[in-house]
Parts: sequence; C-alpha cells; structure tokens
Amino acid sequence: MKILVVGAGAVGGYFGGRLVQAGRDVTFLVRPKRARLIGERGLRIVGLGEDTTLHPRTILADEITSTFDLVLVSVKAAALRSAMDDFAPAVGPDTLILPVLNGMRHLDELAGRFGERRILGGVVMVSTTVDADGDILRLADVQSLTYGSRTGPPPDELVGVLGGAGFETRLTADIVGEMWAKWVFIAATGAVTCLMRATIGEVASTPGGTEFAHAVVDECAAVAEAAGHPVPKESLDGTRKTVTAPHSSLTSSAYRDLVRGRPVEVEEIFGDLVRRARLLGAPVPLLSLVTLNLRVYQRTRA
Ligand SMILES: NC(=O)C1=CN([C@@H]2O[C@H](COP(=O)(O)OP(=O)(O)OC[C@H]3O[C@@H](n4cnc5c(N)ncnc54)[C@H](OP(=O)(O)O)[C@@H]3O)[C@@H](O)[C@H]2O)C=CC1
Ligand SMILES: CC(C)(CO)C(=O)C(=O)O
Repeated sequence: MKILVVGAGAVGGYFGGRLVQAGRDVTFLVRPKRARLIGERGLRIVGLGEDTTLHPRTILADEITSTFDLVLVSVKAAALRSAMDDFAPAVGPDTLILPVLNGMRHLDELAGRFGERRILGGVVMVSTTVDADGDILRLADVQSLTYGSRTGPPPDELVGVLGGAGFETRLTADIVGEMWAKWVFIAATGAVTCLMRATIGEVASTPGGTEFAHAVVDECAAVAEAAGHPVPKESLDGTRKTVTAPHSSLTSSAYRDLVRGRPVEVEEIFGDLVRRARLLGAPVPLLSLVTLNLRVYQRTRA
C-alpha cells in the first residue's frame, strides 16, 4: 500500500517515520525547505533516549505523478487549504484520506474537497515537537493512532499496514466519539496550559489550580454530551487525572506554539467548541475566556 504522509512535522514526522522504520511504502509530501533539511540531515527522531536517523523518500507538490492508496494528513489547521491543493494530484478514485489534526473542523473541509466517503477520522496521542535542529523531539512516552470510517465500511485494509509499526493502533467503529473524547482532552489541556501560561503540574500545584482544571473539563465534557457524544466515564476520569496531576510536565501543542510565538489552532480547538456550545445552549464561560485570550494573542502576535 502506497502511503503519502503530508507534512513531516512533529506528528507526521513521528508516525510517518515509524512507518518507514517498519518498512512500509511511505513518501513524505514536504515543502522545499523541509525537503532540503531531510535530504541533508535525514529525518531524525530524538528524545526519551532515542536517536534514530531515517532517510525517507520525500516529494514536492509539483513532483506528484501518481496516486496513493492512503494519504495521512498531518499539517496544522492553518495550512490545510494549501496542503489540499498540493496533495490533490495524489488522490485517486480509491484513495483513503486519514487526517490526524486536533479538533473536528478539518473533516468538513476535507469532505467538501474530496468527498465524504474517503475521509476517515483519526486521533493521535503523541507529544512531539520539531526542535531547533529540525528533528522530531519526543516529549512523552505516548504514541497511539486510533482511526475509523465515519460513513462507510471499516477500512480493514489499513490494519496490517498501520499496525505493528512501533506505535499503538486501533481501528474503531466509533471514530467520531473518539474524536470528541480527544477534543475534550486537548481543549481541557490546552485551556489550562494556555490560559495559565504554565505546565499542567505548575497549575495543579498552585492553590485553585485543580478546581480550575476540573471546571474546564466539566465545560468541555458538557459540550460533547450536548452534541450527542458523551465522553465515556473511564476516558473522562483519565482526562481529569491528567489535567490535575501536580507533578506533570505535560503541556499541549497549542501551548508550545504559544510560548514560541507561533500561530495557535485557536478556532479549531477552542473557537469551534464555543460555537457549538452556544448552538446547543451549553454554558462555556471558561472556554470563551480562553478563546478570547488566544484570539487577542493571535491578533497581536505579529
Ligand atoms: N505535536 C503534537 O504533540 C500533537 C499535535 N497534534 C495535532 O497534529 C496536527 C499537526 O501538528 P504538528 O505536527 O505538531 O505541527 P507541525 O507544525 O510540527 O508540523 C506540520 C508540518 O506540516 C507541514 N506542511 C504544512 N503545509 C504543507 C504542505 N502544503 N505540504 C507539505 N507539508 C506541509 C509543515 O511544513 P514546513 O516545515 O514546510 O512548514 C510542518 O512540517 C495539528 O492539528 C496538531 O494540533 C495532535 C496531537 C499531538
Ligand atoms: C496529547 C497532547 C496533549 C500531547 O501534546 C496533544 O494531543 C497535543 O498537544 O496536541
């Protein structure tokens, strides 16, 4: 199965790199600067005691001459539209597209462009960043990819391709529910860390921090429930435990972007949740505050 990984950043570089290591037929669609760096330095996965150098196949948008069986989309939300233009020639009649962006909005954009049927849902749990050398730096020992069809038959053909590649994978019958659970998790983690400009542990160990984190989780979970996708108790308990852990160095990709002065996926992670909450009549004062805070950041960033 020919796999095109769109974006060799923190997430695409990590999962795509693992698939390369496992001998899968992977090509990375990259832009010229990233292509040069990977050509010179290799794609390196570092951190947590690892130092792996891979030499994957890369391709630029104007070099795509054939279609792929699976397109794994791992760009940030702001780059999605131009990425869709770039990878469109790789999409044939039977190509499946598996996006792993946080939030939910990208599904409509991808379905609008390529058709509902081929757009799978995906959830990644990983904590990686691109470091100053351009390497994929692992920050925590989590690495899972959950995926499934939203409309059609389960993509069973992916099980053997994505499985056994050094990260956990799960094909689920309820990927939309899983995406909501991840959205609650990432919105809560992102809200706590971005609004307080601190790690989960720094907030949780400060008086009032734990109560704040619980209140954020309550809001996020209430939106999921109102939307018809209540987060299962076990998953919600896990989210609460994670966002209130006093010694945790966990942040979120949104927070890492914020402290580096980069664009944050404000609308996709927070704004869209607030918008849906309003439509559903769910009160979200804390999420509204985080959204406003980050919108101001976004406008004044430049
Ligand atoms: N990092 C994390 O720990 C996690 C992130 N996520 C989510 O995953 C998604 C991706 O995030 P992340 O990997 O961190 O982001 P990064 O910014 O690290 O990576 C995105 C990559 O996409 C590339 N890109 C953008 N446009 C194109 C294009 N047209 N063609 C080819 N490549 C392109 C960028 O390339 P270039 O170098 O050229 O700019 C960049 O390398 C986000 O939605 C994020 O919320 C989810 C779970 C964890
Ligand atoms: C799992 C977690 C919180 C890891 O950083 C994440 O999904 C993100 O930051 O986007």
